[in-house]
Amino acid sequence: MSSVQVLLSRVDPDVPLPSYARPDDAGADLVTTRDVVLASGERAVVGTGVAIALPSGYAGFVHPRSGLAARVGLSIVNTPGTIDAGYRGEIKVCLVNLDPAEPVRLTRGDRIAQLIVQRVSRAEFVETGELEPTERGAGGYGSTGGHATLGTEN
Ligand SMILES: O=c1ccn([C@H]2C[C@H](O)[C@@H](COP(=O)(O)OP(=O)(O)OP(=O)(O)O)O2)c(=O)[nH]1
Ligand SMILES: [Mg+2]
Repeated sequence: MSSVQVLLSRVDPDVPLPSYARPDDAGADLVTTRDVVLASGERAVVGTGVAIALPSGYAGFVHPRSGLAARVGLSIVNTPGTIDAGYRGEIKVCLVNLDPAEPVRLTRGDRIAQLIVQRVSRAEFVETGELEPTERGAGGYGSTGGHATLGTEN
């Protein structure tokens, strides 16, 4: 896998740096700098203790961790969060407890999200009267079928 050097500054010197758990992992785990208890449906912005300087042409995307999502319902409100190359503040994560009943307890230093660094392009938007036709056309939002239904009856 290719890699890119990213300068990093610790806002909180006592928490671990973002790290990849396994070779070839796409996401580097981020930790919370504070203890937090989220009631069902509650959200909270937590710090990760790090600020980074991504090179121009890259962006960071803050994704949830699947294990926490499946086990306790922890997600991120604005998933994936976007870290712009020009951003120099602390990376923060807007966590949300999606469990319908139980609170989620997190302790300072827990890995709560993962940062994926990707190359990105800016679009040069060119206005035109008509867009070239395609097979999909304007079909979307389930136009190809296979979507679930509401309710408990089959
Ligand atoms: O999960 C996130 C999302 C964003 N940011 C930081 C980095 C990003 O570069 C900046 C702005 O994010 P975004 O553009 O998503 O937020 P906005 O509401 O549009 O704010 P702004 O008006 O500052 O762009 O906030 C985070 O630390 N964590
Ligand atoms: Mg913005």
